[in-house]
Amino acid sequence: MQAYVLVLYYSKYGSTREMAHLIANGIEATGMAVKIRTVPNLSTMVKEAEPSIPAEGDIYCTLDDLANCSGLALGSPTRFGNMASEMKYFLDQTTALWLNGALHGKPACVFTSSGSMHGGQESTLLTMLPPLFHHGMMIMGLSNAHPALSNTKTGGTPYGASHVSGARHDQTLSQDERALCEDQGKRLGEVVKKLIAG
Ligand SMILES: Cc1cc2nc3c(=O)[nH]c(=O)nc-3n(C[C@H](O)[C@H](O)[C@H](O)COP(=O)(O)O)c2cc1C
Repeated sequence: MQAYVLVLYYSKYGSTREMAHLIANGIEATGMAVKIRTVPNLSTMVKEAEPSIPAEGDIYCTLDDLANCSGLALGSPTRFGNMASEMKYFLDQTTALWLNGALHGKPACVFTSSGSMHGGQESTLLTMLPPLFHHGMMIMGLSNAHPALSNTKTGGTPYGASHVSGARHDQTLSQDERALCEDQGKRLGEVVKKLIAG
C-alpha cells in the first residue's frame, strides 16, 4: 500500500474544508500522497442520520483510513472554544486503534476555523491535541520562522493554522492564512517522508 498522509476534517460552512484542501496541497508539494476525508453531521434524530456516502464533497473517513496513515492533519471548526462534536464523536470510536497502537509514533498537527478573532482558536487547537497524545502521536505546530505568523492580521497560531471566517461566514482566507495552511502541510509531509525513509 502506498504511504499517505490523512487530512481529516469536519466543516459545516466550508472554511475548514478549504483549509484542509490547502494543507493537502502543501503535503502533495513534498511528493507525499494524501487522503482527504471528512466525518458526517450528527443528528439528534436517529432516523435522520446521514447516509454512509455523502451526496457530494469528500468521503467519510473509515477507521482503516486513520489506522493506515503515516501522518495526520486534523481540522475542526471552533465550537464554544472546542472541537465540533462531530469530530469528537469520530475520535471516540478509535479505541481499537488506541489498543493496538496504530497511530503510535506518527506525526500529527491540527487546524481550525472560527467566526471571531478572539473566539477560542487556541483553546480549540490545544484541546484537539489530548486525543492525539493518548494515541502516542508526535505533535507538530507551525514554524515560527514563517513570516506570515508574525504578519497575519487574522488567523494563524503557533499551535496550528487557523482562519477567522466572520460572523456570517463571509470572510475568505487571507493570503497569510492560506500560506500558513500550505506551510503546515509541507512541514507535515516533509517529516513523514523523513520518517518513512528511516
Ligand atoms: C455551535 C457553534 C458554536 C460556535 N462557537 C464559536 C466560538 O466559540 N467561537 C467562534 O469564534 N466561532 C464560533 N462558531 C463559529 C464557527 O467556528 C465558524 O463559523 C467556523 O468558521 C465554521 O467553520 P466551517 O465553515 O468549517 O463550518 C460557532 C459556530 C457554531 C455553529
